[in-house]
Amino acid sequence: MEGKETNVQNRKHQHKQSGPKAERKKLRKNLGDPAGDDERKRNPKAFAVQSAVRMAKTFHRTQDLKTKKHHIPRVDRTPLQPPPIVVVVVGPPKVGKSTVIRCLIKNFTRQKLGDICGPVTIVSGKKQRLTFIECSNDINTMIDLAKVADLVLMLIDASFGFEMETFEFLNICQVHGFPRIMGVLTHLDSFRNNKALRKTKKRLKHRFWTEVYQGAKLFYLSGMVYGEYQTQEVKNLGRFISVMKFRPLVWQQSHSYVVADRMEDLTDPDMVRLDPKCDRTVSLYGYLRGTFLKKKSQVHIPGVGDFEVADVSFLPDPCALPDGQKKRALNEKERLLYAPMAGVGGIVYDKDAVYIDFPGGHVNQEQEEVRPTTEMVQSLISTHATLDAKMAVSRVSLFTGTAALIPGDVEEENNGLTSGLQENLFWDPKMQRERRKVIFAEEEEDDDDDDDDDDDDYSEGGSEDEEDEEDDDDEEDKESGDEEVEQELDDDDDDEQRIAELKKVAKEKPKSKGKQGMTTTPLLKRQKVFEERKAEEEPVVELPAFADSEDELEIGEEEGGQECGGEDSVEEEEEEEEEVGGAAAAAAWEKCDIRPGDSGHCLREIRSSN
Ligand SMILES: Nc1nc2c(ncn2[C@@H]2O[C@H](COP(=O)(O)OP(=O)(O)OP(=O)(O)O)[C@@H](O)[C@H]2O)c(=O)[nH]1
Repeated sequence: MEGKETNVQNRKHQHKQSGPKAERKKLRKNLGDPAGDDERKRNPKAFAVQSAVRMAKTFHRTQDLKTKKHHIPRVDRTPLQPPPIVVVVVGPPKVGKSTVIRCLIKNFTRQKLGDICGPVTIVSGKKQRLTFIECSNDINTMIDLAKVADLVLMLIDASFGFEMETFEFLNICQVHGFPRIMGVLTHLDSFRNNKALRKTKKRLKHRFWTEVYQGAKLFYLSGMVYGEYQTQEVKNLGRFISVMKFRPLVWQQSHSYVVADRMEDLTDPDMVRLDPKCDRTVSLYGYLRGTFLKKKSQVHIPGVGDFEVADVSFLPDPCALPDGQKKRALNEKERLLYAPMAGVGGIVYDKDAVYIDFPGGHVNQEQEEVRPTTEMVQSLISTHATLDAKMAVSRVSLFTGTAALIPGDVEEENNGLTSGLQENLFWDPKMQRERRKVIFAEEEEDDDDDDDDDDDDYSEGGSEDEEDEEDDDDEEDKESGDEEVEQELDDDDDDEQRIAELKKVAKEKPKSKGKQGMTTTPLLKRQKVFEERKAEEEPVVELPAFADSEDELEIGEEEGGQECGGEDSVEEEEEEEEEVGGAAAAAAWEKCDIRPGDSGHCLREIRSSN
């Protein structure tokens, strides 16, 4: 049986000796293959230059794309076995940072991690390790992490929009030379209809591109299943991270630095007991990056100060890459996870000791039964929110019956970091915290454009849009009606009738404000209500009377005509998005690697190095 199989495999291809195909082949051979060899000769018209202008345009475009990919050559000093890539996960509170890290860790190592505490290092591939760090909503943490980040996963709550934290981090990044930045949209499941979802995705994508660079990668995490993001989406995200190429940043290459993932206090406990403020001896563990670190060199520990290194020593790699040349994918044993601050593993081997981690639960239990005198200390220990956080959510009303003052109102103007942006404070009843929404001057215009696109699509009856429109409920129709009104009002018209209407609306305004000023807005509708509130602030915007006027329809049509080119580009973008979503796509993206923004980054880097 086996012999037969091998015979079948080894049998040569038999060329046909007879029949019409064989005869044609013979004839072609004799005539010297006039057709197959050179298609251009056989059908010269098909390959002729149809338009010189068009050809010139195509040529220029190709050259443009090629030059965009060129970078200033730079020496890559990373060793053959590089340290793990630092992936910093940034975003406003409760956006899903821990969940994303947890899902990515599960995707790469098949292990589940509870709390994300400190840096988590994993072996993600045959030659690659990743260190995930969650960036809390604190400016100092942001500054520290922006210095060491290789890749930033920027999480954005799509149901709410951009928050101030995102822009604070982006501004800090600019100082140190931009790391690679990838946007991730979460909370997309809170959109009930497709049209609103599509519009939000588009708006956020364009804003993200404006802030980072045109074509920056934006990932969509469309919803959660049992408290985790969808496996396929996480897989794609992981794949994109692992095929990503990193350009060495000047700041990082010219400094030696250690992202400490473990810390031990080696001071004699007796000394600490006698003098709690005595000088301590602390050993920090982590991968050394950048250049060499010498003994006795000066180091800066963020938040602590400048110190001299007493000793530097090599330790066995706690999260080693697989040995030798591996041809196949990693097996389960090789997918290591190292997170000492999260207490993974329990036992940690050191140069001169072995540490066993006990869960702290039993210690607390003992203390809970202690006398009431320790109650105050207990309450301090068990406090979950910091004083800053508590202050941020506190409100003060100066006089009875007046509106409460929010701390953000006072601090807002002092914030120099994001001076170009306006922020609006929202009280989120679901999350019980203040949210700082970013307001863009052009956003309203953009929205109008989007509306035009959608309206045009609808009138043209594009198949995809038609399907989506069917899903839309009456409520949405109302919304689009409101948006039309906003559009119309952008136009400066001195029509007397309008002025009369304006006056009417101005009289009615206080009533509507009373209704919409409520802070307890359902989460799903926050975006919409926000737009409505914005509309309120401008008296001209509140003109429902013109929704059906003929002028407006004409304007709409004209704009629709102008937008034709724009539509094409939108389609292109949508195609781009569709490409994202598979291993092959990830590889292709890596090859393309168009980073127009990088040229800007280089400049920044050069400037910073100077
Ligand atoms: N519906 C929905 N819920 C989400 C999504 N992403 C995160 N959540 C929920 O939001 C909550 C907060 O998620 P976390 O991962 O803890 O967010 P975080 O950013 O780490 O929060 P902090 O560490 O407090 O800043 C969790 O209950 C998640 O289940 C999403 O895309 N859709």
